Amino acid sequence: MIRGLDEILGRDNGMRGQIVGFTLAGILEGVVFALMIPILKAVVRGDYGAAIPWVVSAALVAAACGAVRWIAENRAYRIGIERFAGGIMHRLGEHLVQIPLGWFSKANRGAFTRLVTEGTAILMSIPGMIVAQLVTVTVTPATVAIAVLFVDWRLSFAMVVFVPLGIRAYRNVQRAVVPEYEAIGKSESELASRVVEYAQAQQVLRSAGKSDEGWNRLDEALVSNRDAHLQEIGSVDKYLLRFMIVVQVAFLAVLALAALLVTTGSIDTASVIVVLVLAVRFVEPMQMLAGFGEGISLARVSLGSVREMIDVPVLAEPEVPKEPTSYDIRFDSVSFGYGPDRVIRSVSLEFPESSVTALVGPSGSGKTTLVRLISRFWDVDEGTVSIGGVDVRDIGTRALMSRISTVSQQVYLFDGTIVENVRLARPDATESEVRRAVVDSRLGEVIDRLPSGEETRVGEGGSLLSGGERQRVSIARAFLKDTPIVLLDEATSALDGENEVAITEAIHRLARGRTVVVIAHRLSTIQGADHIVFLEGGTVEEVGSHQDLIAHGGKYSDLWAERSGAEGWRIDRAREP
Ligand SMILES: Nc1ncnc2c1ncn2[C@@H]1O[C@H](COP(=O)(O)OP(=O)(O)OP(=O)(O)O)[C@@H](O)[C@H]1O
Repeated sequence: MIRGLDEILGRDNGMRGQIVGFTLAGILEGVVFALMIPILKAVVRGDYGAAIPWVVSAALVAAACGAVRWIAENRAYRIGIERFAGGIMHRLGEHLVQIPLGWFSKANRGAFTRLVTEGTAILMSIPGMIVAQLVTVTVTPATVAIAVLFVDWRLSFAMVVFVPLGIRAYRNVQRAVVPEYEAIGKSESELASRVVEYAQAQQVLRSAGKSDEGWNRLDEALVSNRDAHLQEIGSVDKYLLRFMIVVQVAFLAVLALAALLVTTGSIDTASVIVVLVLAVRFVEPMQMLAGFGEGISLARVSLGSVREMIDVPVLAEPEVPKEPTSYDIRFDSVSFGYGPDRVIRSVSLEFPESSVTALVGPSGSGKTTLVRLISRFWDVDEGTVSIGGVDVRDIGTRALMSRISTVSQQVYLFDGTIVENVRLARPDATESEVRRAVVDSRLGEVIDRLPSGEETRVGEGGSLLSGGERQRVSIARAFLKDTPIVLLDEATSALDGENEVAITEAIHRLARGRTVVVIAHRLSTIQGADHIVFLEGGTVEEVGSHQDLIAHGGKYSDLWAERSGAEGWRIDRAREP
């Protein structure tokens, strides 16, 4: 655990100081017990006067022990908050902003949420509770065993001889418990995601009359979480039992040996009483170890999760970033897969500067992946994606992000006002720039309709706005950011007539003079694009203008016929309104 902490926080993490402090307290506690020897011996002899100096010494050492423990506990509280919870989260935060955006899948977000909520409390308890417990269960019995050595070496030996067995039995408990806690952790992350999903999907589920189906998914997660807990109890209990048996056998062995020594006259009764009192203090902390073990294992699992996240490779940053001077986007023989299977295969494409390219193709053909490779959600496995002739990996993440706006309906809105949400795209923008973006995106019309106008809060995740209204906020952000490249994921869900007109008009205005790549679902957008790329199975099947591709009579033409027939679309717009 210490090595793990050193790796995450560096050697100067305060743990060593804590160990020294609690060890000192443990030794002093042991000395108090050792002082019981002359006290008890004097009391058994009936010589109370002889006991007094020892009682005073024991009281002084006990006071010193209390003071050292108090200092160590206070320090533990401070470093628990600042260095452990704060330091580890800070380190994680620094790391997470450098890893590919693609890492933030639902499962990883669940694991991260769990680590920040539950894990923080566990990590905070490491320098206090966990170190104190570890020291208590090692130092106190060791000092007791040394003290008994002064009474009778054979009894001390009987205590110590069981220690290796106890350590072995305890290691088995730990070995069994860690994977079980990891499994519980995974099932709890899954459960957390399912609970959120269930709450968010209520409207869809109810309107589709599928509330049971939604509950079933949550129920499955609950059942597997319960199973994980039962499995943990089942597989750990037998090791815990063995550990407890070793501890009890050690105690009984000391008792039996003491009885034997007394009956053979090798030791006096006073010494036996002393040893038995001390033997209880020897065994007690070890018994407590079984209970402490849970905290120690949980801390190990939490540290393991931190380690796992810190080990996610960061996006490589160029030593000397290059600046693109033009904004055409090229894919040269690009291949990419989320796992071993490629979902983009040898794609070579050009998205000319200041033009609109529509990506179309069946679901799962790779449209979203292709667009995300432009903004380095992930790095390609083979080939290059370049902007203005510069490989995106040579531009540097911050510079790359400053040149790209992403517009989508799945935009996340914070629970502030609409204007605050727009400003997020460029916090240093002036009032008039924000207003201009609001007008250009036709978001002003939405604000005018809201009960408190500009002051209306949008709710968590923008829940008080419709999908079309959220999309307008996303467009306003793009206007404010004013980037040369716009990546647009058109909503698949139907928009009402008013939103459709307003959004189409705003997007056309946004597209002027920029390089736009749009994952197009609306036939009007597809037809109005300068270029159309038809993807299937991660490869480019057809490229051309709408007229060329219709004339070609290939897959695009079939898709067009199918969709325009099915949806009864009237194609009546050109790019400019
Ligand atoms: N994060 C991910 N992890 C693993 N596989 C993924 C991930 N995202 C997408 N895929 C897979 O990659 C392939 C391409 O998906 P992609 O989302 O790019 O297609 P798409 O054409 O945008 O589909 P749609 O139109 O349905 O959104 C699919 O087989 C999909 O299952």
